[in-house]
Amino acid sequence: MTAMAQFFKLPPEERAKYFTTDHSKQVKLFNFYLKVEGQEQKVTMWSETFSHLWHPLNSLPENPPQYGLMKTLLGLLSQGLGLEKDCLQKKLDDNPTLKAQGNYHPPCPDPEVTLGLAIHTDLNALTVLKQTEGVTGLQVIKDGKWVAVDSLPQCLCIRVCTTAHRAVTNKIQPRLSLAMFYGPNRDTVIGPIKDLIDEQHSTLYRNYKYAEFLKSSTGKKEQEGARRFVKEVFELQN
Ligand SMILES: O=C(O)CCC(=O)C(=O)O
Ligand SMILES: [Fe+2]
Repeated sequence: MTAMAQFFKLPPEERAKYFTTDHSKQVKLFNFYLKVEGQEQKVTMWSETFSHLWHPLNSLPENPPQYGLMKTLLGLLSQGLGLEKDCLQKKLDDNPTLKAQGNYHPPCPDPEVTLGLAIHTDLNALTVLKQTEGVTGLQVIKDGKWVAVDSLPQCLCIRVCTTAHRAVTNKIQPRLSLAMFYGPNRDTVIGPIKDLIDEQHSTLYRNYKYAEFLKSSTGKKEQEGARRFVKEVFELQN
């Protein structure tokens, strides 16, 4: 978090060395934008994003235990679903996609007319997010309403990828969020875990490769707010 905060304090010309619109790059500074229907120009979000890879879990030490956070979370999620503790970890273990993403939101003169990040769901499996302490910006939808996820001292926000969220700006304080994304590799087949399917819980989506999911999520037919809500593409017509 400290390194990312210092990165965004570098002079713009130094940060600009990393600026790219080529999303295949592994280290990149870029802007998210919104494509509004009927409007030619894209609307840039009130933020700058810096993204790079982080280290595979298998190569990290067992101690201190903070290194094992993702493993612990996947274990708890597996157990919560009534599965073996290592079930999700095993599914995601093979060369997972690991990305760190810093989103810097400068103070905004008119927060009502823009967003730090538009509504989306993440494209990975699990996200661990740290926000600048005391500066609220992240919001999730609860009961049809946007609710702020407060940034409490020493707290991390844990999200599963299907949670719709956005980031709002404020007039006074700059804000940084650091998201650690953990996802499958491009060839991993996404599909229901067999032990969770029964007569009451049937299969709703066809199996698909993670690469297919990424491709459909960046398709051209994007509409405002619709980007990244792509799982309908894989829905089974029963
Ligand atoms: O700034 C935030 O809190 C949201 C970050 C986020 O959603 C993301 O990086 O995907
Ligand atoms: Fe996100």
